[in-house]
Amino acid sequence: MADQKIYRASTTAPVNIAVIKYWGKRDPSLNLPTNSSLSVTLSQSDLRTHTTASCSSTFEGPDTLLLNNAPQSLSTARSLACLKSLRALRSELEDAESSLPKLSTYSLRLVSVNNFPTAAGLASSAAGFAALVRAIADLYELQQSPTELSLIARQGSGSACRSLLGGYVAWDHGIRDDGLDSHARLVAPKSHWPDMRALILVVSAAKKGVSSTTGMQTTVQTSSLFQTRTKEVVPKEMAEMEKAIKSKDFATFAKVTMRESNSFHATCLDTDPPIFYLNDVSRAAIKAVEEMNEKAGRTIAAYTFDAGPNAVIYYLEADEDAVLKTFLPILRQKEGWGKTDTKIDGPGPASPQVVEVLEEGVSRVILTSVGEGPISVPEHLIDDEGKTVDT
Ligand SMILES: Nc1ncnc2c1ncn2[C@@H]1O[C@H](COP(=O)(O)OP(=O)(O)OP(=O)(O)O)[C@@H](O)[C@H]1O
Ligand SMILES: C[C@@](O)(CCOP(=O)(O)OP(=O)(O)O)CC(=O)O
Repeated sequence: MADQKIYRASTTAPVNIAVIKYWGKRDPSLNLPTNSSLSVTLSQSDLRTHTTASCSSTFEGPDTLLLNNAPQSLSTARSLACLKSLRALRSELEDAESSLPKLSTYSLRLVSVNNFPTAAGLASSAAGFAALVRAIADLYELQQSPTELSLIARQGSGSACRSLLGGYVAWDHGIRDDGLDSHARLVAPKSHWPDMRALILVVSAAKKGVSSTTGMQTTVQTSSLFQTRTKEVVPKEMAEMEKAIKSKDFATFAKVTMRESNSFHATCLDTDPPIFYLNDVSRAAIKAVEEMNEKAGRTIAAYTFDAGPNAVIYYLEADEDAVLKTFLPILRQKEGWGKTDTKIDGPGPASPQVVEVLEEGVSRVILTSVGEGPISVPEHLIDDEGKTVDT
């Protein structure tokens, strides 16, 4: 009798927030970057994508993806590239071992849920494509390492390659035309520096104006600052950042993180037409962090911003009190403090203007920390009859 089994594998995957930003492609179709980048993988206890990949000879029609309960196209060049590479690896296994079920020939059904806003500058594409690749690789029982799989996730979304690993992760730009040397690399596992924390001030959970993909293309074409950033600034910052992480030197980590975010946003402003990702609320967050560092007499926190106004503030657990005493007094009423004692009092930011803008502009907070890479989970979003489970 023909194989009617429903094969399934599920994973969760993390978001990562870069401290050295990827911005610019040297090859847009393969998603090869103009510069290397480096990120901190964030804990899946707070932000995660949960994806189930399933296939069966009984599934009819094309591959499908249900994302947050809505059908999502898998016929984009990026998704097709990921699926093609994964199928090719499975097919190699099947050719080598004829008793294996021919999963590579079956239609795929994918169901995925992000526990945070999608396409709102919270790196959903990173967690999303990392989860998609990891779940299908598990379904196909591929033996490739996370670094090898990162080559595939990169084709879905550049930053996704860094979400295949936990801790502190670099993405080396590589020099080969085929991109085989453009993959994620572990700089240090979470266990090396586990006390890294991140406070995210969610400024806008709405879909952003200029997508990263479009924005970086325009920057490459029009910004003259971009050339210096790629050739001179980033290589130096990468070296300094790796050293800071290896020696757990937070002050240097923080200074490079802030300089890097500002260099990236300066390049956006130097783009024609200019791209504005930061807004008044972002600038108030920058001011609050600067005031806090000045008051502490050392650098205890670092801000960074991706392609949107949300602030990510990195700090060490030992300095949590100072960070909370700055932000809690004005953001106490907002959602997201979790188990934190929201009664903690403190002076808050010194400048009344900063207080007013943050109070009004921050919609919620996320308190999280450095975390692990994708985790295989037994909870499937597709049942053993191939039906989507209610989420
Ligand atoms: N769980 C998921 N599974 C598969 N694809 C996903 C998933 N989540 C997001 N995506 C893809 O990523 C796209 C959103 O990417 P986009 O870069 O616009 O936003 P973002 O990643 O949230 O923001 P940013 O990259 O600026 O941090 C979605 O439209 C979808 O195609
Ligand atoms: C500002 C960034 O977050 C840009 C991320 O860009 P994407 O990875 O979303 O771009 P595509 O490769 O076109 O999908 C910086 C970073 O994460 O390094």
